[in-house]
Amino acid sequence: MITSDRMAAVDRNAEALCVPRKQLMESSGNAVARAVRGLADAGASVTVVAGRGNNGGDAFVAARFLDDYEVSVRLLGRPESIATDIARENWEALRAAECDAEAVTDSANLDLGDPDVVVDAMLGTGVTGALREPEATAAKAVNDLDASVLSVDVPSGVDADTGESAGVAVDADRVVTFHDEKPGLSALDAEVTVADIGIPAAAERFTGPGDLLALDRPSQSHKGDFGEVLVVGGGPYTGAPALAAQSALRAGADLVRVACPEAVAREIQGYSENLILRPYDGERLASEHVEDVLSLAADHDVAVLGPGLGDHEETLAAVAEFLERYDGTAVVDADALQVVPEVDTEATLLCTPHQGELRKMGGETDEDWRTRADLASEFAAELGHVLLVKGAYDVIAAGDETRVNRTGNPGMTVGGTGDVLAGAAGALACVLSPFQAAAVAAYANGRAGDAAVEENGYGLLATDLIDRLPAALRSDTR
Ligand SMILES: NC(=O)C1=CN([C@@H]2O[C@H](COP(=O)(O)OP(=O)(O)OC[C@H]3O[C@@H](n4cnc5c(N)ncnc54)[C@H](O)[C@@H]3O)[C@@H](O)[C@H]2O)[C@H](O)CC1
Ligand SMILES: [K+]
Repeated sequence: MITSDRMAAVDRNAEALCVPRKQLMESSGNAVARAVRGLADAGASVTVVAGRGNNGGDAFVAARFLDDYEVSVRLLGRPESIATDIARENWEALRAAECDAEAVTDSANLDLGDPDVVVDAMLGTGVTGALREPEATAAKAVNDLDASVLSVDVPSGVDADTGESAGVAVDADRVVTFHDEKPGLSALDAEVTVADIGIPAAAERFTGPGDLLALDRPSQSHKGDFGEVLVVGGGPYTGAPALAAQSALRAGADLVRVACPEAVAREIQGYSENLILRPYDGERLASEHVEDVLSLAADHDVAVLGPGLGDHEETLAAVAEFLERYDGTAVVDADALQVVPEVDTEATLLCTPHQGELRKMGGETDEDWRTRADLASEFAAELGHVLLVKGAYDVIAAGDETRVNRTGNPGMTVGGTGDVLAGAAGALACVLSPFQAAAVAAYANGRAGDAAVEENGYGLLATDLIDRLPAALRSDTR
């Protein structure tokens, strides 16, 4: 099963893997034509009712493949209003070949004839809300025909994710959907087939620019919409929590605070005026601070636990106590990771070990990334948490999903890049699921590193990544 949002992400990832959408449209249209052949013999009459989006584009391709049928294509709206270049090019291909392809600009003039088959390609996954005109009238006209109704991807007017329709919808006999089943189609009273349209498995397995689409911000946004992060770090080290906190800001969090020992608070503050410090007594995290840190964490969307905390016995005991009592979402990194397998927690954890830390947690690793992915997946299921195992290929694993990230370069073995990743994951976990946040953080962190090396060559600093995170998180850049 795949949701519309994930489908859009995978589609974009496929494009980045050199399989452009127009090529997918060609396969989709071909699959629709094949389904028409299954419904009626050559020579039968077929009316295609097409909308102005890519759903219509699929049907224009199908019409081209049905030369041996009597095909009429009716476009709802003006050709200039076709929403994408690829759909328009396929419309123009029909016109250039002098097919019976006409635009209908007034739904009062819509005459679908009396075809054997009607192809419903008005709207697919791009639908929002109830069908507007002229689609609503056209949907009723389709339902009134005696023809077999074949819907492209999803019956027009039906939400592919929920199966619901906000108003009138096409009553399909058959649906040809693409790539994978859609949650909203299973409850329909129609025969659904899934067509393989040549999206490479890599478009799902590897992170890509499509994964960033989930971050697109609505124009009406308010302070706090993108989350507040608490970094719990510092003590023996001061740079790590400062890097994680600044990274969380650059990854889009609205507010980031750092809970740290009083002894190092001024030093951490000294790295940046953008940081807000919440110091507790002493030189390192210990049991007596857990109560206060817990109540502070409760006021944040996500905690990032670990950067620079060190591995003093007292600190690790405090980390364990924190996790046992915390029920929110936390990114766990560095020395705090070793505690995770021993604690019983209600919290949702995103653990970000490198391979050494993974072994310390009791997990296994392997030279081959495929084997590593399988091992990480098993271990994530065992832990009941999300794992981001860092390496040349990062593996992101939850119990039921695994993804692999290939961005990044050898320059990123420098100290501090892990803190940057943990901070970014914390910010992203405010707005995405922990699995998705881990995938996007790994992708963007590596992409930032790649951009830095491209500009300056090796000799990368962790701070170089932070500065490049905003650009690396933009979905509209390559
Ligand atoms: N990998 C893939 O998933 C592929 C999918 N293909 C096909 O593309 C469509 C989705 O195309 P898209 O252009 O995003 O959207 P639609 O064609 O569904 O419609 C967009 C169009 O409709 C207008 N609109 C939105 N809501 C309404 C409404 N309630 N009433 C009227 N009009 C509405 C909106 O303004 C847009 O202009 C997918 O389903 C597949 O069929 C690709 O061909 C191959 C890869
Ligand atoms: K449709």
